[in-house]
Amino acid sequence: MSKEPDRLFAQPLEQVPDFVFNEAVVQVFPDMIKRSVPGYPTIVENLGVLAARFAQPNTALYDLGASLGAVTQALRRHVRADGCQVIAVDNSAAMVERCRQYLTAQDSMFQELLPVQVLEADILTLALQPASVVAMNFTLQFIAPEQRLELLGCIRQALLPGGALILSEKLRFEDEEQQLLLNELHLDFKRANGYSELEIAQKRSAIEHVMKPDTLQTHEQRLLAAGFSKVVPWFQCLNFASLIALP
Ligand SMILES: Nc1ncnc2c1ncn2[C@@H]1O[C@H](C[S@+](CC[C@H]([NH3+])C(=O)[O-])CC(=O)[O-])[C@@H](O)[C@H]1O
Ligand SMILES: O=C(O)C(=O)Cc1ccccc1
Repeated sequence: MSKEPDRLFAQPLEQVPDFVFNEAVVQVFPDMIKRSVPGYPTIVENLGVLAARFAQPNTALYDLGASLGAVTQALRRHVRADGCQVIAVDNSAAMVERCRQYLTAQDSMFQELLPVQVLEADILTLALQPASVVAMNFTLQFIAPEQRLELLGCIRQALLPGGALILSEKLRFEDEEQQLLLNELHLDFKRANGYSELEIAQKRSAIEHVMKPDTLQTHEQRLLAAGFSKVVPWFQCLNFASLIALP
């Protein structure tokens, strides 16, 4: 299981292709996400702690857009409720293959972890079992905007009373000055983590058509429209935030 430094955009590309979660990204993903998303390690670790409060016996805990299963691993470490199963879902074959390897490694290192199933599937067409926890850690932003409300509605229907959706996203801001400042500070975060101006610019071109952040207000209104009763932001670092949505 190679964990290489992210140099994917270090060399000048004649044309920057749209970002895809392929084998090349899988190889560098842990390094890429840590150096690109301020607060990521804090969010992942605390997602396990938060989930433990909402998890109920004999229910499913979903990690939608699981990538390499960082959130799944945190759920398995922190949740103690009897009879729960973690279901990690991703539609990238390369991610799913490596995710399964990481989880097998976790099994060999810890005892009494929750059972886990890793599905290679599109979260837009997956039928969800009754769930007490659904985590979407930086996944909704990759779903086409016009499909986001319907997906959240399906998640709301699957959530049991007392459960929660935990949704982490990059945010955009209506206020121009706030958008400019937080964007600049995010670029400073990337520079401080060793990314060059070229890497930053090429990555931006790669994700601009595939990753479409919403404002906090859009998230809140859409979650309420999807049938959630309450939205509680619990974390923000620069332009990255995480919300708890209660059914
Ligand atoms: N329709 C879809 N169906 C299933 N998976 C999808 C879909 N669209 C995108 N994905 C998957 O969603 C993941 C988004 S990364 C999540 C990080 C992880 N949660 C983490 O906490 O480490 C976020 C990022 O890279 O910024 C990728 O693995 C995609 O294949
Ligand atoms: O790199 C960025 O600018 C991001 O906003 C986050 C990100 C992290 C990993 C893959 C794609 C996007």
